[in-house]
Amino acid sequence: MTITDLNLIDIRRHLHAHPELSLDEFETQRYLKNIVTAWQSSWLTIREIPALPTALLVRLTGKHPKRTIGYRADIDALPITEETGLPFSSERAGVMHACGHDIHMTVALGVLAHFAEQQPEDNMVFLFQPAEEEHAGGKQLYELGTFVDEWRPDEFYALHDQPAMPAGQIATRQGTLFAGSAEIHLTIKGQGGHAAFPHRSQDVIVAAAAFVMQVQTIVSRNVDPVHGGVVTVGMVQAGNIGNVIPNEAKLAGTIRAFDQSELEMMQQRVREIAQGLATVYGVEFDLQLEQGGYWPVNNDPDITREFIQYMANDDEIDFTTCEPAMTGEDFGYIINQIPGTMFWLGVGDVDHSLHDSRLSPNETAIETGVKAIIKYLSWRMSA
Ligand SMILES: CC(=O)N[C@@H](CCC[C@H](N)C(=O)O)C(=O)O
Repeated sequence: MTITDLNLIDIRRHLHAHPELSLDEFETQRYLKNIVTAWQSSWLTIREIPALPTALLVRLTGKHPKRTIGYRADIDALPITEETGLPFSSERAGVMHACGHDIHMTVALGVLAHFAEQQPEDNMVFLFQPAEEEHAGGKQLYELGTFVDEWRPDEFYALHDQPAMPAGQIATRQGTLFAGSAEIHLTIKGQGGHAAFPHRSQDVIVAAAAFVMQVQTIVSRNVDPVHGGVVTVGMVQAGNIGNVIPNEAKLAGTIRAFDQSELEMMQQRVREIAQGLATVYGVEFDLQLEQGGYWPVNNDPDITREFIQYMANDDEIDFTTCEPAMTGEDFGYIINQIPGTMFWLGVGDVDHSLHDSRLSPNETAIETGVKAIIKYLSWRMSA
């Protein structure tokens, strides 16, 4: 497919129909690589990372480079069964692009195609990043030394789609855009047995229920109410039948705060509650808390000021400033190392939030988003 033949809607629909979970994005990576490889652009270089084989980087050498601009799109999907009824619905049972990363990849390809055809002033590095939803692919890539020498951007940009905003609208803010987040993974083990003889068992379900309720007090009793925070347990698995006390319960969840030190305090409280409940219920708690993959997304003041000024003053761009959100993003880790700006791109599906099995972004946002980003980056590179 040449750049002129590029049909972004077809590409988005293909990506949407073929979602892959975090670290399993092999077909997605190959699909993106094949598209970019077919382009005849003498200033374009493709790079793969053997230690994280589903990552793809593309570098464009600028005409008169003053800096290297980074642009990142995440590529993984979620373990959700799609219920949109769209003709290009997920063909993979139980896996769905319910966070809009198909939109992110398509917009990034549109921007990349433009600069692959019209050589940019500055150097550019495009990152198609695996494992945003889980396993902090951004942090992994950073720690693998991916962003060094000519592959180190001076400034980094990324977007996230936002169904609550009109299609094509762009929004961001100075300071923190997204919360820091950390996953909770808990296995509770105890002596199972007959439901009629609970006194001869240690009931992991009662311990799990107590854990779910107790951790809610972290936000209400430990977090400064003015700051806010979230503790959500999104997965509880235990037992197969109503008259057996099982041996094991598994739980997973997420903790969120706008400040990294507050997030760490919340993790400590989860540890303390788990230790206390293990004693109270006489069961074993194996608690795994994720360490530092999803830092708060703190937008760089200077780059974000330029971004906001440009976007707000261009009559063809629908831009607004916004409040921070409790969504997490491993781009927060990257822009803690390399300054940058993250922003929302509205995809106009007010009835369905991110991670909803019925989420159906309005595809007109793709072209509008591509145009706005190309305009901003071209202006940025001319300055
Ligand atoms: C934008 C978005 O929805 N991001 C995810 C990131 C997940 C981070 C991590 N796996 C966690 O669960 O804490 C989100 O759930 O906000």
